[in-house]
Amino acid sequence: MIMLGLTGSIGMGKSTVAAMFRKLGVPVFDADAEVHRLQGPGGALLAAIEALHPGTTGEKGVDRARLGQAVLGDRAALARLERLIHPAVAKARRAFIRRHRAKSLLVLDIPLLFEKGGWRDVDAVAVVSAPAWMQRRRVLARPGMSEARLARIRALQTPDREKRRRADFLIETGVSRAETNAAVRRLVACLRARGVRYSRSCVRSSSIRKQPA
Ligand SMILES: CC(C)(COP(=O)(O)OP(=O)(O)OC[C@H]1O[C@@H](n2cnc3c(N)ncnc32)[C@H](O)[C@@H]1O)[C@@H](O)C(=O)NCCC(=O)NCCS
Ligand SMILES: Nc1ncnc2c1ncn2[C@@H]1O[C@H](COP(=O)(O)OP(=O)(O)OP(=O)(O)O)[C@@H](O)[C@H]1O
Repeated sequence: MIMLGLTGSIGMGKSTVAAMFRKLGVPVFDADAEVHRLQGPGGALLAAIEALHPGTTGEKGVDRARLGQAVLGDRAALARLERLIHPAVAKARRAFIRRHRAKSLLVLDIPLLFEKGGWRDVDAVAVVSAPAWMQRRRVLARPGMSEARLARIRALQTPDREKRRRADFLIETGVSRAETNAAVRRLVACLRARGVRYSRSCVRSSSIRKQPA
């Protein structure tokens, strides 16, 4: 079985690309969705989050805008929140892997794959990337997003340049969706055909060849 880590900075198109893998029948573990479940209505972590940041939870679960205000510019507060959330996400990930152990290919969609060391536990890493101006344009078009919020988030994430350098496969999203989709298809076909031992030979299957660092 090949465990492919899928990552990328904010707005690079990770969710869109994850959906492309899913459409090809590849089981995808979505770390962000797991966080949403844990923080959603009746979520397992609501009480603990409320204790850390009073007033950030309610009947509808966590008020993400509020919690984001409280933690995204405060590294110590974010670290405390992560210590609560990440072990719960890791547990769900292990259960997902067990559930799908008979599959030839699994994708683990993990935004903080490089930041938190998850890259060590996967067979290969695919990085979703687009030019910085396009990332900016996509992110600033989202409701509730501002230059300041984007700057705070970018400061917490491994730079795109480094992600690209460390990627085994690069999936470009600064092109048409059809082209990205074709690259995902080629990559999936190649990984399924070659298996974990020869997965590195699928480099040319992603949309562009890896640039030298
Ligand atoms: C702070 C929270 C409430 C903000 O929620 P909101 O819906 O406004 O933003 P969203 O989750 O879509 O994140 C926006 C961007 O910030 C990034 N981001 C979120 N948490 C972190 C983090 N701990 N470190 C670095 N980047 C982060 C995301 O990858 C994304 O690119 C939420 O992100 C959260 O609970 N984060 C802590 C859990 C976590 O680490 N999640 C990310 C990976 S699973
Ligand atoms: N070729 C492409 N591949 C992927 N996304 C594309 C492409 N062209 C345009 N887009 C658009 O770019 C946006 C990418 O958003 P998406 O939510 O997938 O990013 P993300 O990296 O998951 O973001 P975040 O980290 O903030 O959750 C979408 O609006 C998508 O329609």
